[in-house]
Amino acid sequence: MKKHAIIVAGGAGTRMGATLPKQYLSLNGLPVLMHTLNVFYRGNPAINLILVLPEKDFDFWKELCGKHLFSVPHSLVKGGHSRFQSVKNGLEAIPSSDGLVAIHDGVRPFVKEEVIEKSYQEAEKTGSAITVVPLKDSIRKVTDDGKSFYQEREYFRLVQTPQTFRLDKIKQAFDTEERYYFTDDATVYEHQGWQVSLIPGNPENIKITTPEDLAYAEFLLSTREKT
Ligand SMILES: Nc1ccn([C@@H]2O[C@H](COP(=O)(O)OP(=O)(O)OP(=O)(O)O)[C@@H](O)[C@H]2O)c(=O)n1
Ligand SMILES: C[C@](O)(CO)[C@H](O)COP(=O)(O)O
Repeated sequence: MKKHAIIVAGGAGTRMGATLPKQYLSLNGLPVLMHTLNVFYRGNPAINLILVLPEKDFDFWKELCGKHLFSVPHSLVKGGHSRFQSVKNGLEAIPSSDGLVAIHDGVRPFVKEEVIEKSYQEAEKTGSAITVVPLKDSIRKVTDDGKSFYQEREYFRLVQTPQTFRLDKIKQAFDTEERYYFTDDATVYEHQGWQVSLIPGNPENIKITTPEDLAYAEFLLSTREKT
């Protein structure tokens, strides 16, 4: 089946508080987004890569590509006002409903090539593949009145991307009004009444969200270079 990937990077990065949106910040001399696109391309150069960016940044991105001699083939699609709208725009840019699509946060540059490949395999079999990792810390549920309660962590998972789907199903799922609980693509899919399949992600596949994450990302890259 034809494989597509939508890399969403249409956000403003407000929690990072930097002058540039976090997807363009430098990690070891290369913008975060280029690291992410490189992983997909290295894993399988035949994947049709669609990069979703704020439309106002298209020229800036092209300049960055020139500056870094970045030649991974990809097409640009304009972002929306929310992650949901950005993904929807990415899906509309794929004319066919046959095939598979991995939806991935541009700010998760540490996804492993084998995780991406396994997500396509699972989505081909069952319709969906959501990457998750188990919790390492204990968790507590806090309530509005200031109390907190033990929770059994075995019953919880942290949700990452890629979230990979059969195109016909995810296009149908996104043909709906946005809801407040659509925090990722799995929630949109299951709104149809369909169960998602979970597969193991890789724990270092963090979402770069705040300045500490960027520092940790630099550290991860430096340890990789030494091995
Ligand atoms: N309108 C939006 C909002 C988010 N995203 C993308 O969705 C991913 C996960 O979102 P998040 O980490 O929340 O990014 P931002 O929205 O940029 O961050 P913040 O909430 O701190 O502003 C990011 O790659 C982000 O660029 C997007 O494509 N379009
Ligand atoms: C899609 C996601 O990265 C899965 O963990 C996450 O839900 C995005 O959340 P955010 O509110 O955009 O940070």
